[in-house]
Amino acid sequence: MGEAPAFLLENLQEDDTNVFHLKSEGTQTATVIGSKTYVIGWANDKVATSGVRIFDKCTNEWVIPTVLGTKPKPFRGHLAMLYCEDRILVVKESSTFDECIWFLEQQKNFETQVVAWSRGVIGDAEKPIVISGPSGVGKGTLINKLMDEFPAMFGFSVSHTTRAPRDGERNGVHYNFTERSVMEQDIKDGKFLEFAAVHGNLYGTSIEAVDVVADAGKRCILDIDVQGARSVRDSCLEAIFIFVSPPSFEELEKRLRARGTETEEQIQKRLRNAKNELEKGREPGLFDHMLVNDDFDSCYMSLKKLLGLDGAINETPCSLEMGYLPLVDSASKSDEKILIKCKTGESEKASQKMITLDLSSIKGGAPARTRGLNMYYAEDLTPNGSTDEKLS
Ligand SMILES: Nc1ncnc2c1ncn2[C@@H]1O[C@H](COP(=O)(O)OP(=O)(O)OP(=O)(O)O)[C@@H](O)[C@H]1O
Ligand SMILES: Nc1nc2c(ncn2[C@@H]2O[C@H](COP(=O)(O)O)[C@@H](O)[C@H]2O)c(=O)[nH]1
Repeated sequence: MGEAPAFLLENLQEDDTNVFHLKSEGTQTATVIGSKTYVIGWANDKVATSGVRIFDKCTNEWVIPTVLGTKPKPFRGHLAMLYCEDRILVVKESSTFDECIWFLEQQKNFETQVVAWSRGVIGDAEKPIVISGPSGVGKGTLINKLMDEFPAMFGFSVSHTTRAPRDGERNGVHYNFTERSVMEQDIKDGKFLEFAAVHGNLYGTSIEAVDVVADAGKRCILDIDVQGARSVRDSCLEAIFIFVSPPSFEELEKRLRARGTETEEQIQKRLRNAKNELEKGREPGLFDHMLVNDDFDSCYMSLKKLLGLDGAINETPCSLEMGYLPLVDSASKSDEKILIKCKTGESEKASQKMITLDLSSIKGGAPARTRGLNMYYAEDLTPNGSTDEKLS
């Protein structure tokens, strides 16, 4: 908290929607959204280790916000601009393509100031997979088999839960086992993508659980109940939703009992909830795919088929774009396109001086990923120009 530093007062010009320059001192930039100025950067910044602080003109005070999502590693040299009224687009220079585009978004519905980072992903990276269905239907068994067969392709979103660990369950692997009071506080602080009370306990998917998998370049699998699936549907995380049903209610009960992990009372509770879940699973528009887990091998084949893996011989991990954005001179915005002017060396072609960042097809957003970005060399800087050349 305190007064705005001199550089801000000097450099805060009226926002120009088409052209922007580094309004910075050292490696910091200032972007105005309404009455708030978002200062991004780490230079000489002992206070905001997250790299973000906000000056509120109404209160004349500095605020260090709570920062959600995967944060970029501290960087030197970036452009920042307002994009779509409430997102700040940050272009990190001297950086690979998969690391250079970030968005900072204000998170509403919090009593305190909360912002969230979202990494820009070039192209349409594979969507996370949400698998739901009643307890005992075989979700975990299907997921384990998929992860065993394709270990480099899929990663499991490790949920938090307040239930006690079962024999053989490991903290941080099967679940993050936690106290209710701690989890409730984390939910209030906006750390969860979704959460629900299930069979008398609290379960939830933290933003970090999903980010860790994406950071490893893998496709995330979430094993969550129907309430959670609905919350994810309503969130910024674009996913594929799969519902798994049992061949019959009797078979579900048989499997739950045979697993031997619950008391009789807990089994009864899970079976009561199963009726409800089977009903809700049919809700129009919630699930993209329905599977019946009767014969396990057939169900597993159907799962692989809908994920496009039925003909797969070797696993291929999700690819990362390996281009490189050099030092940035300036940038301008035209519709959904950002034209980035780079400082190129003598060895580079003139056409590589201008890079177009196309945001017309972006999906998702903070605190998850912003997918669907496109980057390519702008037109050749010859007198006649030439066609665009894709970067990746
Ligand atoms: N197709 C199948 N036929 C027979 N048994 C099965 C089949 N699929 C899974 N099972 C068995 O059913 C039991 C429950 O499976 P699993 O633990 O995977 O269910 P789940 O849906 O993950 O349950 P929960 O939601 O409680 O975690 C396990 O003992 C598993 O081996
Ligand atoms: N909404 C959420 N539901 C979750 C999450 N993690 C697990 N689950 C669901 O809970 C039940 C019971 O699981 P169990 O391990 O106690 O048998 C099951 O349906 C899971 O799908 C979560 O993060 N969010």
